[in-house]
Amino acid sequence: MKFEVLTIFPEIIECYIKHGVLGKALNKGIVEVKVYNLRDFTSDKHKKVDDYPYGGGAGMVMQIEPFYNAIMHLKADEKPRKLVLLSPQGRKFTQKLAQKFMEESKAMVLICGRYEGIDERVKAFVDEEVSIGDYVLSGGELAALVIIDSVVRLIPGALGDELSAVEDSFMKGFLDYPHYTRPEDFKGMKVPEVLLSGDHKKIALWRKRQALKNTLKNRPDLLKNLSPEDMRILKELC
Ligand SMILES: Oc1ccccc1-c1ccno1
Repeated sequence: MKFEVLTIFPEIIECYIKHGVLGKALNKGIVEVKVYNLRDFTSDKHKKVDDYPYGGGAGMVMQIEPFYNAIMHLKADEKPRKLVLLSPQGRKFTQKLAQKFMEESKAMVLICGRYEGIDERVKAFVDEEVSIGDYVLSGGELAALVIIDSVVRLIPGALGDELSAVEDSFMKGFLDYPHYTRPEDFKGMKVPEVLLSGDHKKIALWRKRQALKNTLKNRPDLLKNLSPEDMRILKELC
């Protein structure tokens, strides 16, 4: 899978992708990330990317020309790609959308705006407008990294332990269970006995109960389409 990122701060993207799961996936050749500086697609000596808003108002607006020039440059190879604009006004990014992007797109262009927004006419050249949540960021770069990270984790072979991709919360429709590792007793805070029992059936049931308990407490909105067994466990918790 290939990601092409349009930004005025390439270093934000380049620094993050060297580490962790993304770094391993890049080294394995499972994913490719190319970052383009929008300033390289300007036509003035000052590499200007923003201007004052028509109609007045505070702040600056990013101009359409650098985005248009960059998008036309990418499209010159005539290869299919999904163009995604990161924006607070976009549709909400979820694990399901990450799965859809991974399954449907061989290449994605992630378009990062900054300042008070970008010229509305840029949207005529994109396929989707996506938000990672109900808050305002300084720019789209963090949102682009969230999308890259969550999509890459779903690519078969990207992770060392395939199971952790499947078990990641939200894929099953509820939050994750608690995790513990050594030491067994930290200042009197002990690991739950069941996890030391070696009884895998009991451990699986304990983890399911804990996951449902966490979900009921923090994200009851996720508790839809439960299996009859999960519903039975949930009813015991209520
Ligand atoms: O707040 C933003 C500013 C620029 C580009 C994207 C965002 C955003 C906020 C939430 N998801 O994306």
